[in-house]
Amino acid sequence: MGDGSRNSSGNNNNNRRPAWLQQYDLVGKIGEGTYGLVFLARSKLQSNRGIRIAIKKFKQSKDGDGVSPTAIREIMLLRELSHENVVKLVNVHINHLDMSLYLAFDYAEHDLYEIIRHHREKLTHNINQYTVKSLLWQLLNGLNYLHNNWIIHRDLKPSNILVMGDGEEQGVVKIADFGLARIYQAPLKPLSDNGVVVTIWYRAPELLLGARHYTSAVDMWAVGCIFAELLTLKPLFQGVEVKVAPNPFQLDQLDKIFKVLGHPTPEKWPTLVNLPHWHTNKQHIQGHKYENMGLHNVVHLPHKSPAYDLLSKMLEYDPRRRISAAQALEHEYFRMDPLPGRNALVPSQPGEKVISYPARPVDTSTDFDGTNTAQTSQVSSGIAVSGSVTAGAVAAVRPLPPSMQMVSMQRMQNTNMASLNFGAQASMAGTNPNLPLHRGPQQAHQQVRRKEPSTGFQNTGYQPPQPKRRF
Ligand SMILES: Nc1ncnc2c1ncn2[C@@H]1O[C@H](COP(=O)(O)OP(=O)(O)OP(=O)(O)O)[C@@H](O)[C@H]1O
Repeated sequence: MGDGSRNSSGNNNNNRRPAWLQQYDLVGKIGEGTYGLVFLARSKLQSNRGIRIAIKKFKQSKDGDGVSPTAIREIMLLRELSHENVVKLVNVHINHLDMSLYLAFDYAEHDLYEIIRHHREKLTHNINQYTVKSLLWQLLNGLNYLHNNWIIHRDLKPSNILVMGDGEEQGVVKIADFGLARIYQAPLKPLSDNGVVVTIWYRAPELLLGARHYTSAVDMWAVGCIFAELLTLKPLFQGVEVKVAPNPFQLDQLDKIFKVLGHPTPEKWPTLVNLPHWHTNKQHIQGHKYENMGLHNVVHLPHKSPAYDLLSKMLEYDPRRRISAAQALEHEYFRMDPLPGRNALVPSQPGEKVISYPARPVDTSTDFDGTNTAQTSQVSSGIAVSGSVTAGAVAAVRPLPPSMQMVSMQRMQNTNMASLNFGAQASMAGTNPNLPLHRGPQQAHQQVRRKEPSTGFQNTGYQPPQPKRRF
């Protein structure tokens, strides 16, 4: 199926594909989120031949109400955005028959979820300071751009922070999934039965306490959680979600936060008393008084270090006092050695080994319509190697839950596919003039995989409860 030309019965599938989809060669599925599937494809267009594209397909909700006009308007606004640290939305396609939606983005080989996991499970040593700082700086830079454009991400988490692989943009951070929260509310319904769990670990306390009006400060809370995770390789607040939808109130998550940061008080956070769950869940929330165990003890940073100062300002309870992305970019932490750079993945010091992060696993056995193909290819570094393997071979890379056989979108027809196609614009945004340093040459050999010797990293016994299907 590497060329996307075969379906499960061995028939030619391309003819059934909508016209716009035929401008891509499907490589395979790379992920599944709350709202749909993500595929890797290559452009067949003369101008962009071979360029890799991530196509996010939003599955039809069970109620069958598809994409609303408001959602479409929101998406059209997203197409206007252009920033080096924000993933480029290159195409939008809507199937008017069932109002299902396809968004095509520039492809990024890595994401923070995988980078952190690689350090925790394979390398067993921390991410070097230069890389942490460069990733954080670029994340803030992209976020500052989004916030300046009145876009609140609302679902920032490591898997949404992409990092470019080999090429001119190697090591550049790209924020993905931005603005989708508003589209989802507009509405696109989460697929309640696909077994994918929405993570609450990065959710700001005001959202957990039921705030109806939230600000860009919710993203800064998430950045604080991600910063801590980059430092320790462990999620900072790992609450267990209670699945009663919709349920912003998550007691266990609040409990995890309060244990580290201490109990919030109206003195520290005056508008706390206005939040719905502060009162409705008084017994749980106000009944137990938590001591402040000290964030610095959890992230192992000296109390007076600039890194700790910045982190604690991101994890300020009161959203109005929480540091903004623009302020964070000016923080002393980014002015001291090692300075952040554009390529976050190059070695921080002369003689230091280049870390070869694994390429994204691709499930080449799933076709665009969600059907499972008999013939599969195993992909390495995004390049399809044809061969006949079983689905089990794919599962060996990452476990495949039983429900991976996708719902097919049989109703999609060529004639009914209206494509909001404004031309493939796979070109990258310009370089970022603000970034202090551009380190190191491109390292063509970086894809060589190797296991680095242990450097004394203490495995904390963290059991990744990750709910996500990654392909
Ligand atoms: N442009 C892209 N290039 C490469 N991989 C991508 C791209 N966009 C998303 N992905 C990857 O696809 C996978 C699924 O992404 P998706 O956004 O659907 O789900 P999620 O972020 O894991 O969860 P949710 O949708 O529930 O927030 C993730 O591993 C993500 O890193």
